[in-house]
Amino acid sequence: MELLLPYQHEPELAIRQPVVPSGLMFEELFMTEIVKLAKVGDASKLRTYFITFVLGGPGSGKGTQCAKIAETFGFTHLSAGDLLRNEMSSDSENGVMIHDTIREGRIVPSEVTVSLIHKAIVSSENHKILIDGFPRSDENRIAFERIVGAEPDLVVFFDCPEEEMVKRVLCRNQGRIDDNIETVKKRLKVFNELNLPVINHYSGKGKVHKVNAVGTMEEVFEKVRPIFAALRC
Ligand SMILES: Nc1ncnc2c1ncn2[C@@H]1O[C@H](COP(=O)(O)OP(=O)(O)OP(=O)(O)O)[C@@H](O)[C@H]1O
Ligand SMILES: O=c1ccn([C@@H]2O[C@H](COP(=O)(O)O)[C@@H](O)[C@H]2O)c(=O)[nH]1
Ligand SMILES: [Mg+2]
Repeated sequence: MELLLPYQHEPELAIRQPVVPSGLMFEELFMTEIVKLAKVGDASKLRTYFITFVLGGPGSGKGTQCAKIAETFGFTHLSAGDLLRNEMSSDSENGVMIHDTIREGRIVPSEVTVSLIHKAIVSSENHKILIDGFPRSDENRIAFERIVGAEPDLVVFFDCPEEEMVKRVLCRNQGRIDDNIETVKKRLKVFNELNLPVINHYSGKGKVHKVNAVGTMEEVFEKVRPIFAALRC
């Protein structure tokens, strides 16, 4: 049984919230249902997504591990930071605002980020989605849940000491405007004050897998592997 909600922001999208009857398989119960329809009632175009949020402080290794998860377990990797950086470079009306916000280590307004993520999800051919570095705040989280109409199925949190995160960011050498000690300090503050509450929120719902991010990239991935190997999605 399912409940079709009215259109929210984008006319071509409708969101289906599952009303779960008893007797469903485990994976059916816990799969996020975001449904793309050509028009209301076109049940032939239903799509069901499995959404994982990948969180952790700056330099904790989210992007590195997402690349490995995507390759090994067939997920599509959507980095919120990369989506914003692409938008920044595309002459969009929000380009200057995004540039200044990233340089200051602050959080881009939710409607901008959620819109980019939402478009990327529904245009993905793959139903298994990793969202790297989002939500950054409770406000981001609430905007995602409202606009996309779904919660993540799983949250992976890379727990890393600050000293190690700072070292990794300053050694990254990819020319990012926020890879400098002043911005990293601001990003760590934003992470502690705004991002940790998101992790706590989903912990309370039993959705968070905390991974110790210390070790080589391969060692960390061996801690990640069983989480995804156990999924049936
Ligand atoms: N386990 C690890 N050990 C040492 N270096 C690592 C490890 N994982 C990632 N790195 C390196 O640390 C830097 C930051 O990693 P990565 O970009 O994956 O972090 P991130 O969490 O995505 O950071 P950001 O939030 O800033 O995008 C990169 O140069 C990466 O090669
Ligand atoms: O959801 C998001 C994700 C990112 N930002 C801004 O981008 C930078 C860099 O993000 P990374 O995930 O580390 O690549 C981040 O510090 C924010 O300024 C955002 O606002 N919202
Ligand atoms: Mg990253």
